[in-house]
Amino acid sequence: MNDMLRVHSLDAIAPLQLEGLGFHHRGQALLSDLSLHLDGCRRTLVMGPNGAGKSLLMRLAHGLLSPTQGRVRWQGEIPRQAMVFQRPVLLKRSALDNLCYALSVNGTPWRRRRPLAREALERFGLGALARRPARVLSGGEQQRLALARAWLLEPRMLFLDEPTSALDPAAIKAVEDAVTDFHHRGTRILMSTHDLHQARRLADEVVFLCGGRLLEHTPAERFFTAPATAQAAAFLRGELVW
Ligand SMILES: Nc1ncnc2c1ncn2[C@@H]1O[C@H](COP(=O)(O)OP(=O)(O)OP(=O)(O)O)[C@@H](O)[C@H]1O
Repeated sequence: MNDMLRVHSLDAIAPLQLEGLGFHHRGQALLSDLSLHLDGCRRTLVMGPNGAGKSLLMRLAHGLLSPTQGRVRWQGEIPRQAMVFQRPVLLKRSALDNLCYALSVNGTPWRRRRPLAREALERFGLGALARRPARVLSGGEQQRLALARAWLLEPRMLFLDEPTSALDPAAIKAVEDAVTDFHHRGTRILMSTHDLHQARRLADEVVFLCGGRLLEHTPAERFFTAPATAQAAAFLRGELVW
């Protein structure tokens, strides 16, 4: 089967258990006593007002930050992971070379790097931009390149931190389509967004944070129709919450 179309076996992405996570900075609790269990290959959307702790949660879960309390525990073998940020971090080289570099880091033999990288560029609609310096690509193009790089790494767990916040509708759709492709390939998704419509389109379940605390972890339909907390209800009505 074509490598790029390979679907992961749907078994055995180790559950991720966040146990009483806290993140304190200069005496201030930015995230407190957060426990969360993620399993299967669901799409979990993280929502909440500005400063609620969504990015912190993602960075702690992905291991980019260490919690000051509690722990992040994989219940089994730690899966391949990737993270896509609001502002992609790209190397000062061409789009193609950014992808080839990612493949070199993960040990792909050099003969296979270019064909795989080209295929990923095509898949994400960037075939014509292969030689262009990655850092001069538009915001939407850069985000697609970041997704193409994540795609090549074949993560079983993908973290996306507000990946569409600065994009136009067509670019947003491209990112959402990519998220759906990851999902169909058998990747578990944890993604933060401010966009309620986007969350309705993508979420299997919602994690709602407010003031550094997890207030809800709920199937998406229930969250949007009958949120359990007053803060989530107010957030859904578009009111200021903190
Ligand atoms: N590494 C860090 N060190 C100290 N403080 C931090 C760190 N990361 C985030 N913070 C602070 O923690 C709080 C939560 O930040 P975070 O970025 O997680 O919020 P958010 O929910 O993603 O917000 P937004 O919706 O505005 O992106 C903020 O007050 C932020 O300034």
